[in-house]
Amino acid sequence: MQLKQLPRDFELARPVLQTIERAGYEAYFVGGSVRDTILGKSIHDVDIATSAYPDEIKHLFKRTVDTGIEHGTVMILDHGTGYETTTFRSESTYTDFRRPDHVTFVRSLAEDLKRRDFTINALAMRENGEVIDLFDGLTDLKKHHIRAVGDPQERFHEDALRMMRAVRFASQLDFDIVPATEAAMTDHAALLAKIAVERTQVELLKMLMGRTPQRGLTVMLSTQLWRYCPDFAQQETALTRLAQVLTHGVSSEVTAWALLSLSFGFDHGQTATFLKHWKTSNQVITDVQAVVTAAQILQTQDLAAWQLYQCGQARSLLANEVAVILGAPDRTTALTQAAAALPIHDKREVALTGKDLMQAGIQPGPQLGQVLAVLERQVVTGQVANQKAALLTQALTLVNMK
Ligand SMILES: Nc1ccn([C@@H]2O[C@H](COP(=O)(O)OP(=O)(O)OP(=O)(O)O)[C@@H](O)[C@H]2O)c(=O)n1
Ligand SMILES: [Mg+2]
Repeated sequence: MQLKQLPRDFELARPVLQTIERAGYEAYFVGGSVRDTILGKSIHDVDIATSAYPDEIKHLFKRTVDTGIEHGTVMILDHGTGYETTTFRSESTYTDFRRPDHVTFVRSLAEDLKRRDFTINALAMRENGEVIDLFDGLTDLKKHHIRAVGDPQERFHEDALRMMRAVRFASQLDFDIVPATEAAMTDHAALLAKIAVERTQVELLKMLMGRTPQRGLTVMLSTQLWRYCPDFAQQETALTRLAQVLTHGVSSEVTAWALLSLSFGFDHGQTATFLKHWKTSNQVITDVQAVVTAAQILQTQDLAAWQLYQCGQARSLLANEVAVILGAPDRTTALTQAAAALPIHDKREVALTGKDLMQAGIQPGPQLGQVLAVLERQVVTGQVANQKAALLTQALTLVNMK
């Protein structure tokens, strides 16, 4: 196959490949960018594979960065763009099921391609657009098949993360995993427990945000991969239900986690524990907790002003997304209107400060904070106008009542 019109990112990278080739080495575009270009999708980064060794690459280019030199990867900087350039490798023993014990650099493209995960990811392309297809990846792309390169048992034994990658590509591309590859995933599912949770997380999220997460979840269930994901063990029923209702990808990481947490019936504390096991950031934990709380309410009713204010408009829309997936009516319009109608959106917008209260003779201390908190809530719920005079009167009433 010969691609005539190359996307701009490839055109820009051509001189880099040409430089390597002029020095007598081979260089190819490889990986997802080749796959996605043939599928007519946009690409996000261009990876290069070469017969040149890292030191040889560093001699050829003025500006390089050792991004993963022990694995043979050097980043070539060219006109403000970085190109990850990796020496052809044949990876041998993998005693830990995740990283080869050592990498062996080789000069042969075929050696490099045959240790890659799936045929659709084992395509290489010359700088002139000629596609090298040693494993019938083009046929699999056409048939929408995910097939391990060579012996699937070996591929998953080498790197157990590839099972989650299969699940992720099934969802992103809306492709079928071929039976022999899926069978090998079932055989090796337990090895997923050996993989760093951060890496599994990336694939899980890409799967849930992909085109057909239903497919991904269905394969996770049939191959038993779900059992080896943190805190999924008791959730077969919930996951089975999700595999039925999740007809399109979720819009964000926070939505994905909130959907899982709510489906699993986790409370505030359990949600935090769950996300800690998956090693998400604290910001994600806070956001997911707020979204779960709001989504729970949205399953049966609109958010009250105070609930909406606390959640914030952006997160309340994510909560609506979660509730809709779980069968609730879409409340986007009501939420947007209600958010626009809130008298304030942030504590700092309250038209009376602690300083104002002290000037009015209220002593600093816990009571002052309590008064401000009550005023904030009363402003949000419309019980008092957000005007200094009105708030001051209200504050004094509150204090005198105590
Ligand atoms: N566990 C892995 C990870 C990657 N690869 C190979 O390395 C390439 C690049 O990996 P990566 O960027 O992680 O995935 P992509 O297929 O490029 O997908 P994406 O578009 O999401 O980057 C893959 O295409 C595949 O050939 C592999 O064989 N086994
Ligand atoms: Mg990639």
